[in-house]
Amino acid sequence: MASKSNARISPERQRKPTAGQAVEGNFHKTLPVETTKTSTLEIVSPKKLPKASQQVASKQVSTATVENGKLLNPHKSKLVDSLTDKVDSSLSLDDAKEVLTSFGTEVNQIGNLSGADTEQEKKKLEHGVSPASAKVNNETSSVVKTGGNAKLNERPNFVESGKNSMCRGSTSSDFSDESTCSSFSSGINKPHKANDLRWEAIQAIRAKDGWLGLNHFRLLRRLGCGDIGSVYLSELSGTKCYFAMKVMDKASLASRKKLLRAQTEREILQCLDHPFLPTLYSHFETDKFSCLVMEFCPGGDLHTLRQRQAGKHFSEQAVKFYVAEILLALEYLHMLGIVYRDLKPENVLVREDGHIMLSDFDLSLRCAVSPTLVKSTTLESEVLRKNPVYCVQPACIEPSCIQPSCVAPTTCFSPRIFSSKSKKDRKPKNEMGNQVTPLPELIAEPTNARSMSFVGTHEYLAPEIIKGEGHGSAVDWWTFGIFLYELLFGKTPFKGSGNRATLFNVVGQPLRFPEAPVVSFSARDLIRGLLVKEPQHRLAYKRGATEIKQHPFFEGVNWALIRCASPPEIPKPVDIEQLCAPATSAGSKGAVDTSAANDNNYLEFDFF
Ligand SMILES: Nc1ncnc2c1ncn2[C@@H]1O[C@H](COP(=O)(O)OP(=O)(O)OP(=O)(O)O)[C@@H](O)[C@H]1O
Repeated sequence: MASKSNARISPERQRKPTAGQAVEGNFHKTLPVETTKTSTLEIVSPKKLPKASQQVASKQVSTATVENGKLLNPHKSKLVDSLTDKVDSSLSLDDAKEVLTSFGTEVNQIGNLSGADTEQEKKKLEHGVSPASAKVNNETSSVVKTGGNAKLNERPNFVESGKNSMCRGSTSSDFSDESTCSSFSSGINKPHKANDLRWEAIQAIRAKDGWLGLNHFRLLRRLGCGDIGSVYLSELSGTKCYFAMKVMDKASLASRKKLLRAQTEREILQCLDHPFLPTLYSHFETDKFSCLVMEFCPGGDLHTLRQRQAGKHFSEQAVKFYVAEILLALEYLHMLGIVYRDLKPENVLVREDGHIMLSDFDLSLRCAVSPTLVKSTTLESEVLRKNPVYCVQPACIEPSCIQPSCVAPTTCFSPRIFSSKSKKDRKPKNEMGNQVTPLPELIAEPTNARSMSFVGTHEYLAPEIIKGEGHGSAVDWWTFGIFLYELLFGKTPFKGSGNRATLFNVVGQPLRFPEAPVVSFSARDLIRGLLVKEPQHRLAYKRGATEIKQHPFFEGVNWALIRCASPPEIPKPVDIEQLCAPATSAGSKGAVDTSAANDNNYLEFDFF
């Protein structure tokens, strides 16, 4: 197995191997693979649990469990086969129980629903959806064909993704025609992807063959594997268009009660159209597998990138860039009623152009949200009239307007430059906000969402999750604070000697900053605002991302044009051919994990 210098993490954190990371002792081991007799494609078999975990998992759980660095609560693991049923041995039941009881939580009541609660009500609690929508979801999954064995060269037995219970606004990838929120010409439904060559290549195949399936792809190498599937670098055959394809074994998902988690991830991906979130190009099913075709990020993840920095932390300017992009991604998710819940550097992938992509939605919580306009455009017009501003938001949406700004890419992170007035003529901050233009404030913060699930990664868990108090969107602002801290200081603030100590620290220890590296007052102030233990007093609790955007740490950030800003680091171009050559002769593999090197140049999938 190829070993790289960038792997060195604490076992407690239990980071998983990701693109660009070596698979070494401190990581979760790569899931055991099972090679089918007829195939050269490696497919992940159900994760083998460490012995201790198996014992834990086999108990009749009446307390919270913590697995894979992710905490689970009892009713979730018993009743909701959804977001959180990850299992490993990172924290024993006793650990969790002790932590919880010591903070005054009746362990047996955590996440406990009364006996009268119906299954549907419990699902509603978990997902924030009505029983009716849950039904739609079930129907969606039942659409999947699981007919007889497909033979070589026959049209595979698959269906592309069908109805989507979450569709709103601009939604859906290029899925089946029956989808209520899809279009054959899917770029139309995802306006930001309209000029994407990969869409066009996919559409060309569809037009030619009438369908798109696994047979159209070459699986080149495995990029990594998570709890519900393996991700492969894939080429749409003969097009030189590359994708990351997540392949999930349906039987394995079913036996491990992870079907709903996979469905959650798929449905969320179908709804996304945002520069810092993944594009789902297609979803299809074979008899055995469920496949998601997504954008490929060749730059590895932020955790790996941080290891390569001097002192293992980013400069403040770089941090500002990354967290600003994450903030916009979280804001968009909250507007869709999605609480992300799993922010950590490992889940932030770096695109070819150095911008980021937040990945991994299987632990997300979906809930209803009703956007509220708290500051109308009337005020905006009034301010604009008195204080003319060039390049107001709507005009900037036009490529012609964006283009010149992109030529000077630092624009987004320099002090305001668009205002025509001199500094002394400007309105005070509290009147103008911290924007280039005083944007209307639209708040769609799912603050009232309530989940009792124990999900997350120890060092990133919000106190309300640990205490089992029920949580909503404010957990994302807590994790945002931990994330900011880690990128700046190279470590998380509450890490203890073990997982149990970490949980105690999160709930009971005050926030402290190390003396080095030196970090600005505004950065520390922002972290202080985010890492407030009571969610109601946490920054962004009431008005979401808007509150954070206005913090002085982001002074000068032009939120509308961040995607045009120069990233702190652009990944070296990845030579796909070299990347997929046998490990022995390939030399450097750029940011992509070489551990899955295969003797073949690519993995055939003609067995489907
Ligand atoms: N779009 C992508 N581009 C490049 N690499 C990717 C992409 N998506 C995933 N990966 C790699 O594949 C690995 C597995 O991803 P996946 O989302 O299945 O699981 P995960 O992030 O480890 O978490 P989980 O177990 O919660 O699903 C990631 O760690 C990442 O390195």
